[in-house]
Amino acid sequence: MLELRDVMVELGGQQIYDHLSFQVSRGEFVCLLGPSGCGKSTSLRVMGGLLPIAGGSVRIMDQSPADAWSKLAYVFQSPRLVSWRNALENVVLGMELRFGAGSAASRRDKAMELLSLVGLAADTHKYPSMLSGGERQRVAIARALAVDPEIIFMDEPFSALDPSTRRKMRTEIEQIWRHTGKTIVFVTHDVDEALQLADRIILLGRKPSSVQENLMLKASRPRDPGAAELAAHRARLLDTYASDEAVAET
Ligand SMILES: Nc1ncnc2c1ncn2[C@@H]1O[C@H](COP(=O)(O)OP(=O)(O)OP(=O)(O)O)[C@@H](O)[C@H]1O
Repeated sequence: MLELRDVMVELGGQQIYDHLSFQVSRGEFVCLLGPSGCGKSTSLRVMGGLLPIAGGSVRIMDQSPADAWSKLAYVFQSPRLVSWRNALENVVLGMELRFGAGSAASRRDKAMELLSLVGLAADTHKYPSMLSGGERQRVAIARALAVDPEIIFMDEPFSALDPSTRRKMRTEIEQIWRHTGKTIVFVTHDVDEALQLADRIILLGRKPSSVQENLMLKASRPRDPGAAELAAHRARLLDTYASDEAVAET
């Protein structure tokens, strides 16, 4: 469904990738993991057609990213809500921007349904300033789902939240993914987050980066972080990843 082949990107006179290639299948939950600055967020911009590539190719369901834009949605680290619209209106706004004019009533119905799905049925009238960080991020997730994308790109969506909210949000996004069957590409630098969420972890090395490891996770869900299989993966990932972080810092 999504393929990067030998992608090269130049930013500020630097090569970010060394022929970056990977694929994502329909319905997969893929986590992109790697040291700071290795190009995880950049790869989401490339897949969304927001950044030109200097070489290689990107295909999304046999289309260029520019042609496939209506199949994509983003959730960023910061929820980027419109402060003067309440939760419901923020979700509706996502649909208005994507689909233009149409039935206002059906959009409100869909927004209500999605806000219920993310646990905000009782908070639809609240403005962003009246919502907690986790609730605001839930609105952003509902807004992404509202445009019925094929693929959702998530760029460290929980990293600004406190640890207990982050844990809760991970469980919720896993449930939402199972419920909706969407394809998710999720950027994180948190090994445990990737181990909890991913069908597959794509580990990038330091810049200019390429795929260092493609790790399939077969452990059943919901995952027990203490499971022996995960513990073995954690130890190895931390080993590879930590040594890359150390090199990146020198
Ligand atoms: N507009 C830009 N101009 C110049 N360099 C840039 C620009 N945007 C990103 N970079 C550089 O590209 C590299 C990759 O950045 P990117 O944000 O994709 O990394 P990342 O892996 O997501 O990092 P982090 O985990 O710290 O968020 C970094 O070295 C960054 O400084």
